[in-house]
Amino acid sequence: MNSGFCMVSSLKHQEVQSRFFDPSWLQMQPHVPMSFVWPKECVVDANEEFQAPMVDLGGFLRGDEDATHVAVKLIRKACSTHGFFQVFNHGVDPLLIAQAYQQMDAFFKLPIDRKVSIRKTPGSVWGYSGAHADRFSSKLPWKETLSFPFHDDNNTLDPVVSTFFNSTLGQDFQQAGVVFQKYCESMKELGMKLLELLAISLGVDRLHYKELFEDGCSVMRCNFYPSCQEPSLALGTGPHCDPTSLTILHQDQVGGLDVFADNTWQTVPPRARALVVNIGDTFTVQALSNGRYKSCLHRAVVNKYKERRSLAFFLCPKEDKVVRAPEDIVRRDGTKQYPDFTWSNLLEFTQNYYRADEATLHNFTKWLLSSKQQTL
Ligand SMILES: C=C1C[C@]23C[C@H]1CC[C@H]2[C@]1(C)CCC[C@@](C)(C(=O)O)[C@H]1[C@@H]3C(=O)O
Ligand SMILES: O=C(O)CCC(=O)C(=O)O
Ligand SMILES: [Fe+2]
Repeated sequence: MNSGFCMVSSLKHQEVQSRFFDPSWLQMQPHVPMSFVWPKECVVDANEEFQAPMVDLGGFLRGDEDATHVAVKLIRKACSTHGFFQVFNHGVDPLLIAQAYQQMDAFFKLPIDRKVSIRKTPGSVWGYSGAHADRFSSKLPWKETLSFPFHDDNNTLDPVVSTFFNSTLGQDFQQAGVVFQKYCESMKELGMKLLELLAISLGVDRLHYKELFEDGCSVMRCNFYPSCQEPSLALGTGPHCDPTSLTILHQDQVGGLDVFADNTWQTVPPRARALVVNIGDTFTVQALSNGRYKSCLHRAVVNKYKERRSLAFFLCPKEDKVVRAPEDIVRRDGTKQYPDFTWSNLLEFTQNYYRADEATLHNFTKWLLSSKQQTL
């Protein structure tokens, strides 16, 4: 990844500006460039607050059965209607969250050529991306992202996230590696507990999803949304359902996450102590639950005066394990909603053939059935 650095530093500043998303330059322009303008129906304002169910995880994490029952009921209801809820008393240290923000701020403040030096390579999810301008030419998101992999490993001396930071950004970001390693470990632990609650809520064995996810490689993404001179034209993240399994998101105090529920855009007010959880598009609970649980259409809007940040942890299953609804759920439902697939099939689809949106799952199913001659 480091090899890109020399190449980019030899680019003229103007070339960098035209080929990459350079917020400091873009923000000085009187208008947002056309490539950042989204269709009107995508940017229509949210006009109410989303009443995301607040799930207290404290009792469940301590093993209290009554509290677990209450949490399960709330989650079942949320996932059957829109697939979105918030958790508190989740066990993630607030100091760790604050440190993660500090470290991401330090990264996004770097000069553009240093960020671009660790940009994503084609087909890969890992690295820096400015507005995804390397992949798309219209409806560009007004954001910069830094994505890196997380999986459990036994290499305690050189764990995966620390290795990512050391090998891409070097000594200056050694501490970022330490902080994000811990952050991802906490997210994974919480994600596995949430999968237990989801399993109970679907009436399958509590540990049903454990095996599929234990060795999975998840995606950690830091989102930085610069302030935008024309926020009614642009979007930070366009309307989409996450193609992954379970997303655990922390948003800063600015606000900007909107959910499409009851046929209207609704805003999710920031709560410093809460984490926002949503079911990923099929993958997997939706697919594994045979379409019973909904993945939720959402987006991130931008702000005229304030920059905004969020930390998204996308829990993913093991790449080559087949994703399919539990037999007993299919039997009970009478039909199978989705063909068998692997996470690497869906990842390949979103990175090479299709930009994740509200119809990813539908189009992925069509693609899979035609390209791989699969049957349901
Ligand atoms: C597998 C992935 C594709 C995206 C990054 C990870 C997890 C979530 C996906 C994404 C964030 C959903 C919104 C649209 C997207 C294009 C984005 O705006 O970043 C998606 C990611 C991507 O393809 O890079
Ligand atoms: O930044 C946010 O609030 C949401 C981002 C998001 O939906 C995503 O990265 O998938
Ligand atoms: Fe999302």
